[in-house]
Amino acid sequence: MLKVAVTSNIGRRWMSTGMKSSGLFFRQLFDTVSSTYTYLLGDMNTGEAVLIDPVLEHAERDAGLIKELGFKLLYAMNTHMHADHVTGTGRLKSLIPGSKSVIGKASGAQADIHLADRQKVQFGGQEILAVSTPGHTNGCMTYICHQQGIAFTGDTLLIRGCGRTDFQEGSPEKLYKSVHEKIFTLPGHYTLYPAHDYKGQTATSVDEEKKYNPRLTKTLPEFIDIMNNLNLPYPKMIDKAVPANRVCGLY
Ligand SMILES: N[C@@H](CCC(=O)N[C@@H](CSS)C(=O)NCC(=O)O)C(=O)O
Repeated sequence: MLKVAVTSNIGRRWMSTGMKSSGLFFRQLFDTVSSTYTYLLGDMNTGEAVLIDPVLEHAERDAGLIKELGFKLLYAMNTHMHADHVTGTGRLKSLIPGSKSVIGKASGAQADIHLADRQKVQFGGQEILAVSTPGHTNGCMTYICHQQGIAFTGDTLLIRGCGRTDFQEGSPEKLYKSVHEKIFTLPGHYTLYPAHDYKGQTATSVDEEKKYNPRLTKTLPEFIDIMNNLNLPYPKMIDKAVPANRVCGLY
């Protein structure tokens, strides 16, 4: 018995690091330049892993962590075609041979796997349900892990905010419908992880956003008015990021 336990701890290098319940390894990583969150999820029984929204400049960091912890990266996934940074998915494919790039079909971007609405992605005993949540862009997906009670909302829903809707097929009507019908209908205790935060916050919950989101608690006409008057400057990297992200960041 003792020998089995020792062998298993040596084989599983991720056992001593941060983790959530039910056999899922979870790590939130950050890019300070674009304020982007990248998420590493790993099945602790098989070691199979996925990475959500990697940033090109951190591909070596992410690949190093994955290798150090002994995970096998199956998929480098984008929630959508980003406009503010170049995706690391293409670079990760060459750093970790055998891994595949993933994005929503409606994004129009190149990738190994194009997800349709409600398509499932498996890694070990874990499952991600990809749900189409257009509005910030047409191809936006929210990745839901029902087993863990967590969802990765990309730029569709940010903490006390949401993705802008003034470029890349953005539509306030579509975003409002996506959030109310696909995210706010999840169980209230689900933890939500966005692709960005500009104030140092890391996560939220369905119940919190239903109660406190200053945009999405409004009526649709009020929401449209807010979104049409954000007057945000275009992301600094947009002219480089969008063409690069059409080809997995390998422009
Ligand atoms: N200043 C940043 C871009 C900030 C920005 O526009 N963020 C986007 C998500 S990345 S396209 C957004 O939707 N923001 C919503 C909001 O209310 O802030 C840069 O130059 O990169």
